[in-house]
Amino acid sequence: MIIVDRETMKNIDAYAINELKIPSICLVERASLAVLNNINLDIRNSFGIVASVGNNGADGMALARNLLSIGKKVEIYIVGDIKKASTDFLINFESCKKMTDKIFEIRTIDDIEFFKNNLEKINTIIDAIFGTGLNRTVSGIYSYVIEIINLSNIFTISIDIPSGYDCDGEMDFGTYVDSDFIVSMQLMKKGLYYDTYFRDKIVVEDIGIAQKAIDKFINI
Ligand SMILES: NC(=O)C1=CN([C@@H]2O[C@H](COP(=O)(O)OP(=O)(O)OC[C@H]3O[C@@H](n4cnc5c(N)ncnc54)[C@H](OP(=O)(O)O)[C@@H]3O)[C@@H](O)[C@H]2O)[C@@H](O)CC1
Ligand SMILES: [K+]
Repeated sequence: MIIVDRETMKNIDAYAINELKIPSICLVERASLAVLNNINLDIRNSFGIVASVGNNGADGMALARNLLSIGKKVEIYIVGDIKKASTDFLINFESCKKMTDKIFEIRTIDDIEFFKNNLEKINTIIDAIFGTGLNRTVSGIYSYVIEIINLSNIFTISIDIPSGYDCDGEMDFGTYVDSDFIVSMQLMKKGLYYDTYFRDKIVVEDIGIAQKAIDKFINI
């Protein structure tokens, strides 16, 4: 099994997109379907998608769109400034806005209270806040949201990496999502593999990043 650190994963992602011209929106779509295919849709019918506005959030918006398309109950909670959203986030966010009005921004303590109360009506949380882009301590509204997720005891699936957890397993960024299940994209992340708590809760899914991009940065 190939195990990568954060820098290597980001280099592979960038090479696939910028050099091999693999459209990043295709990778985002494959990532969303990788998560969808790991959800037992017979028992999971109501979802809280909790997303920030980078490409981890983009994966979350694509998943929200796919869940809405099959008629699942979906509520979307955005934590972060939509004005700073990535292109891939906005592409799927635009569709989600056409498919549901249950989209809420979490910015204030009142929003946190609203988020906490609304969680009582769903049975699955999708954690799409941070992935390999996490680069500093989790604070403020982000840490409140993660604490609410962890206190909720609702089954939580993290996209790529538990939000707040250091991809390399070296830094303590304050708080992170206590994921029940993690669907990690393309390659096993070093921090998760060497953490016995998370290692048995993770699946790694191919999302279409070419072997040529992986071989360029992995010396086997
Ligand atoms: N195209 C691709 O590469 C693909 C990526 N994929 C998916 O995207 C994920 C990587 O996406 P990403 O690089 O956009 O970063 P992400 O983890 O969404 O973070 C968002 C932003 O948050 C910020 N931030 C950081 N720390 C923070 C903090 N403590 N508190 C507050 N803000 C903080 C920081 O922005 P800054 O504030 O530094 O400008 C960061 O950019 C990857 O895990 C996978 O799921 C796959 O779909 C495959 C294709
Ligand atoms: K995540």
